[in-house]
Amino acid sequence: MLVGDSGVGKTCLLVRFKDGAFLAGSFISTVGIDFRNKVMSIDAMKVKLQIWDTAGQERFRSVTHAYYRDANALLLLYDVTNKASFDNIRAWLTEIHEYAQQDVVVMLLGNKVDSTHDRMVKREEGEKLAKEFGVPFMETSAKSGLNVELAFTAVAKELKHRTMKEPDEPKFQLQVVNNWVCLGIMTFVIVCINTFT
Ligand SMILES: Nc1nc2c(ncn2[C@@H]2O[C@H](COP(=O)(O)OP(=O)(O)OP(=O)(O)O)[C@@H](O)[C@H]2O)c(=O)[nH]1
Repeated sequence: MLVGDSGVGKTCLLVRFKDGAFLAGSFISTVGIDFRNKVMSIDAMKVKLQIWDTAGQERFRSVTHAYYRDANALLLLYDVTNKASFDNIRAWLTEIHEYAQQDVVVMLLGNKVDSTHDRMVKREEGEKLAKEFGVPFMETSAKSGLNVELAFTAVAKELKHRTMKEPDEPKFQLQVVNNWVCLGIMTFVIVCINTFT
């Protein structure tokens, strides 16, 4: 799921990743939520990503909240030419903490790095914030395509890794433990019955 303030470039980033193009011209704000699928190859395996593009505008916040809990990964964007969008990242992280799954994959992206003259947020500031919250960080440009494929691939790899991972405890071991617990309880009950009758 793509999240972040309105105008940071969520839709453009998704279009760049999906179609390899840049949506130049007038800015059409997303209404509510939208999604696109993309199949990509990760370590010779086909992985289908369903990517949800959310509206950054405050008035749609209640709509997007409902989608957080089903998200496996969140790409949290700010615009490097818009300091307020960077300052709001802490609030977004609080929201993620409140509504998303505890183990959700989060990646912080500073978008629009092609606009070098208008830059208001230094790369180091993004890195520092990401380090503070223990999330990976990249600077991207939906316009030039810089790091777009790389960001989505990194998240897809992490999700594939998590999906393929064996559970820590094999199920049969848990069952053996449960059987021993049951046997213990039954023995205790029988001893009690014999003692009191
Ligand atoms: N220079 C530059 N402009 C960009 C980039 N990404 C997006 N934009 C521009 O920023 C504006 C907003 O982009 P969107 O992708 O619609 O923003 P959004 O985050 O989806 O906005 P909401 O739908 O309102 O949440 C548009 O005018 C885009 O052309 C980028 O990487 N570089």
